Amino acid sequence: MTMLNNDFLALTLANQDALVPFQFTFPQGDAFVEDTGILRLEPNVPSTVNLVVSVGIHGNETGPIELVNQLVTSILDGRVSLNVRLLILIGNPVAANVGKRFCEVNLNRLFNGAWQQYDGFESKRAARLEKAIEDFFAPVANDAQQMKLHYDLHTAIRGSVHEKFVVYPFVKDGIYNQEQLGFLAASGIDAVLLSHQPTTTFSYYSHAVHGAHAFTVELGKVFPFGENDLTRFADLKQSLIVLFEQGVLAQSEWSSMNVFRVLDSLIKDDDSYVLNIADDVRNFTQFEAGYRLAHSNKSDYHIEQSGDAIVFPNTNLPIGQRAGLMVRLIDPSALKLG
Ligand SMILES: O=C(O)CCC(=O)N[C@@H](CCC(=O)O)C(=O)O
Ligand SMILES: [Zn+2]
Repeated sequence: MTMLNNDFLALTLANQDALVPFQFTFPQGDAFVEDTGILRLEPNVPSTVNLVVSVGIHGNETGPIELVNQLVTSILDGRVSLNVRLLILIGNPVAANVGKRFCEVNLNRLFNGAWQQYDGFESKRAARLEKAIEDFFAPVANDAQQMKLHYDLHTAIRGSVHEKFVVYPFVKDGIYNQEQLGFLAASGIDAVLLSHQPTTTFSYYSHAVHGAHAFTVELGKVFPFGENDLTRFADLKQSLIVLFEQGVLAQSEWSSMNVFRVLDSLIKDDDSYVLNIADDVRNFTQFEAGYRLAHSNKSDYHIEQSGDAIVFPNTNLPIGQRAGLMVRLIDPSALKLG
């Protein structure tokens, strides 16, 4: 097997279910295609940075897939030099081929072992992706000098008041990493959501199981392949290139980002569950105290404090799943930083 035109995306989409592993060299090191959508790049020089970039965990979120594929091609062609260990993951090629968020089960609810409760290929894929990350971090697992990073790139179903934002997975000690916040600000991120509880998302898995600095990174709205304006990702592209080439996290003043605390997860608890919002309501839309935002035959949700806002509203999902996050703007100077 070979990779035509150094096009990892084309190879992945043409072999959506599986791929016999193979390896080759590129100008700065060795490349290992470990399975479909799983590419490990090991530079010839020693590095203390171990970076995972995942895209397409939701198959229809094509902008980040195109961005990262371009970067991979640039590395393999020798136009961008690579001096850090890098694992690239294209999460759900089967769903990407049919332009869907997922086929059977939402892949980004299956991590941290949650895949064990489901059948089907997305469950197998979650296990395979966890293993890819475990293998990648294994050589540096017990070395405190080694930095472990995972940026899981997505685009959102709705428009957003803050176009680019991250979900900072729940951190047990409540200490947030200043260097990561600075990197996110330099990458054009407008807002940060501090998770209030453990989840079964990919970024939470990397943080909780491997101690990585890990984030779900939302880069704008979903568009089909070929319809993304990649110039909108210019800041992130630039800071990733600096990280690839110099092993350095670009920095900007992070306190200019809007920092939100997650208050609650709205859970679809019944088929009768309704969100009282229009279809075009954007992420981070705020409500007045007392507004009846959600209800079902089993529950009612009223806004607690004026200004509380909704992110990821969606009721087109199975009972028991998250129908949105309620968030509240906080003063960034109140954060405990490490
Ligand atoms: O726009 C939406 O409703 C969903 C966009 C998306 O896929 N978001 C991620 C966030 C994961 C996290 O909370 O860390 C998801 O829902 O999986
Ligand atoms: Zn997504």
